[in-house]
Amino acid sequence: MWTVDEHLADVLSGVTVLPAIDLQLLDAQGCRLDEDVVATGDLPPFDNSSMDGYAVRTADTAGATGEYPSVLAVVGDIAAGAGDLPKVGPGQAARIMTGAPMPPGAEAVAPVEWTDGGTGTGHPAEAMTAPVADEEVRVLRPVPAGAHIRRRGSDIATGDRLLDAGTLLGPTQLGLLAAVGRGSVRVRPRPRVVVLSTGSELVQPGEPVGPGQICDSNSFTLTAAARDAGAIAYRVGGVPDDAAVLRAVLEDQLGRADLIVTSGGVSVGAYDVVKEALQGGEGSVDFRKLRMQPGKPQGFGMIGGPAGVPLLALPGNPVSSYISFELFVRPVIRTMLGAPDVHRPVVRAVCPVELRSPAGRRQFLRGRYTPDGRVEPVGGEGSHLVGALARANCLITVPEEVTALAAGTEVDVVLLTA
Ligand SMILES: Nc1nc2c(c(=O)[nH]1)N[C@H]1C(S)=C(S)[C@@H](COP(=O)(O)OP(=O)(O)OC[C@H]3O[C@@H](n4cnc5c(N)ncnc54)[C@H](O)[C@@H]3O)O[C@H]1N2
Ligand code: MOO
Repeated sequence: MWTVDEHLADVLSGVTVLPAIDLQLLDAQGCRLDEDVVATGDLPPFDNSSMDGYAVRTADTAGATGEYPSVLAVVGDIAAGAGDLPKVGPGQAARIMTGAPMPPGAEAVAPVEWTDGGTGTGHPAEAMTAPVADEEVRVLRPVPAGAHIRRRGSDIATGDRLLDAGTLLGPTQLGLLAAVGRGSVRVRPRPRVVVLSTGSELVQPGEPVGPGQICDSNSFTLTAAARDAGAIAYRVGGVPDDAAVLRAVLEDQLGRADLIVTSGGVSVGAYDVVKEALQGGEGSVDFRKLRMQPGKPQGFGMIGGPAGVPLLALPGNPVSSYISFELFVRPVIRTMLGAPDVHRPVVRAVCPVELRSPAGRRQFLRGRYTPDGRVEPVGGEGSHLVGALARANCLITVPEEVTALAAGTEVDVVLLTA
């Protein structure tokens, strides 16, 4: 029999981060950068206005008041995106919109509310209106030099290091890459994980359930868990207990997989098809028993030749397959991703009830952990208890050598939601 740690070490021994690829920005969401990103230009790329108003020369507005406004000739109208800019000379102003480039000669922007907006009333305007030919504008207060100008390079200067290799790309990092003109980036890709459940008793949820049949739930749990871990997961539900069919399905799936996960068919039953299909032959999947509960029977190996794809064959009981995923498959996905946190966090917590565990097996009980450092088991030990599993947010670990823990003992807790 293998210990949990020996099996995990064996599973991880050949796994490395996947080779980097270039992806379009939105395809790179959730991936980690595989390059340092350095700015090749300034941002903003040009001096521009942060307000809708008038670009002016400061000397022209010195001493301006509501009673004695500066009256300036409007020589142009600059919208955001304008390429042709009027020159602003003494006694002149240009209408300008937020984000539009500053015209030559102007030193500041008077927001429209500091002017009469060209209405000729001398009263503060509330908003820009349509431009009037040969317009004059009255500026009602002095405009300090540089007011309401967003300077070229004030956000990012050419040569700035923007993002380090290893950075996880979320919305704001992708926005930054777009802002500096990157259409694609070099990232560590998401592993492609094929999830396959076996069992002739399985029907797809939503289909009629006949005598002796049950709904395939493992392929949903495992596919969602693989996505949660950062993978692109493909669900192949309900392969019947027929070794030839299973081999054909695996052959078919190999081309799109960095990792294959199966559930069911690894025990000692007469129809344990995964074992039958993958034991011996050209594949080198090894079936073994682990000192743990649940999750005793496990398979692991490479299929599709020596440089093939790793395959983890998990037990069929729903709780067993999910816990096996968390302990063994998730770390493979996280390693392939190049993530710094390969394993789920483990914390200590006080359990107010007595716990029992079989000798020689590390037990993983479903539990509810609260941030005050307490944990309680939910449901019983049975590996079929999906109701309790869905209420759990952690696994309470009872070590191999321990058969009973008194109420109030501190235990290790694997957090599933962090
Ligand atoms: N004589 C023995 N019997 C069993 C042993 C043993 O050591 N000796 N080990 C038990 C343990 S522990 C486990 S775990 C299971 C593992 O069995 P398999 O991996 O072969 O899984 P199956 O027999 O195919 O299914 C077990 C159980 O889970 C249900 N199942 C399977 N797939 C799904 C699915 N996709 N969605 C929902 N439920 C699923 C299946 O109907 C069975 O009830 O073996 C024990 N037996
Ligand atoms: O190992 Mo089984 O996984 O105990 O139910």
